[in-house]
Amino acid sequence: MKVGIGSDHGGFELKEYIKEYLEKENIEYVDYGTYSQDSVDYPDYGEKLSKAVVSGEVDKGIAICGTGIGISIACNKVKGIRCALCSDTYSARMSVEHNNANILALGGRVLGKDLALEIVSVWLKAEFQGGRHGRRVNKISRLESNL
Ligand SMILES: O=C[C@H](O)[C@H](O)[C@H](O)COP(=O)(O)O
Repeated sequence: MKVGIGSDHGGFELKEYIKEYLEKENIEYVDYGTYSQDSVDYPDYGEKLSKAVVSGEVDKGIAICGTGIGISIACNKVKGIRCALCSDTYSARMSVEHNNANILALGGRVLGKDLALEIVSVWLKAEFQGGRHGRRVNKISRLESNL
């Protein structure tokens, strides 16, 4: 599994922390920026990461901004992305099992680092359950096509 990770300046510190975790766990990743604390615009990083997920360059993505809200909104504008903003492990697991989320969004100014890592760990291990959830996710895809 290859994971893409991207953030704005508000998520930079947490992004770097999560990268250390991915390295420790031997999980391959691609860092789509930002690469410093300098102020940037979160839609730019949401777009880069989302396009990498949709093209298959990476299998899943982790998107971080100050609250996680802006970057999750941006990611969800890209066709094929189901980005879930999570601040607890239950929602993180459900976002994959029920919603087949392909990007996890986190708030770098909201979450403690240990909680963020637990959320990432649970999210990466979760598997989509299909069945009735597949039918519902397909309806979301159809909504996108009708836009
Ligand atoms: O939803 C948006 C994010 O939380 C941004 O990280 C935040 O708006 C950036 O704010 P500032 O430019 O004041 O650092």
